[in-house]
Amino acid sequence: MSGLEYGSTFALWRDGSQAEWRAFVHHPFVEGLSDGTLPRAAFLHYLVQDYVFLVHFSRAWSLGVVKAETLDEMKVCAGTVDALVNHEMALHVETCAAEGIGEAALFEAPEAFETLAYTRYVMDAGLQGDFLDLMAALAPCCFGYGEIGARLAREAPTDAPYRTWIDTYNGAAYQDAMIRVGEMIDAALARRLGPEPAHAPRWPYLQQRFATATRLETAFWDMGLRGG
Ligand SMILES: Cc1ncc(CN)c(N)n1
Repeated sequence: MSGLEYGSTFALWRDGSQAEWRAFVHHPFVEGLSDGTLPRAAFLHYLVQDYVFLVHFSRAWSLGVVKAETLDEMKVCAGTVDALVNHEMALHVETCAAEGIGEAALFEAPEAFETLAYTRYVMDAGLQGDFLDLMAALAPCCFGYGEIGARLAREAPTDAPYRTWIDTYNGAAYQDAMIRVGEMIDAALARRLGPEPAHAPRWPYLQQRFATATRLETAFWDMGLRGG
């Protein structure tokens, strides 16, 4: 993927963190999802932690509503909270229910350090910084899974054991929402930093936030693999 599907800001951030990005989107956990070799225990361990992750991630997107400066920013942030809480997390609830893990148990699951580190890093980016800091920290999560879902949908066999996961992130609901997030982030940067945001003094700090969040994504996959 060129990256432009999700806007020009994401394409620049991704180009500025190439090594980190590759380690994230081509992680052995991802390749195991693709060819089906990922142990089921690792997948379930990851999925339970990912449910906890999404709870806190929804809080971070809610902070986006608080920090927004335009109605469009508010709408996209509020819409993303809805998509996370009422749609993406259904994948986790349904898959875990089939394995005998109920939603109450998911909500109460002890948090792995990697989950804690990643989600609180993102929250802190939004609390300490402004809307752009928050978006730079949220972006790898959004667009990384979009990119992974689209690639795995092409590469994985149709009867791959993790097809439901792949189809969730390649599905129109997720992909369209991420395109909308990408457009909103482009507009947010133009509004605050002008027409050439990459030349603004703040740019290296935003790039740094993006790179850190991308490394935290890789650590999250590592944690998943250890659970197998
Ligand atoms: C860790 C992580 N990163 C991203 C996503 C996609 N929302 C997710 N579910 N989990």
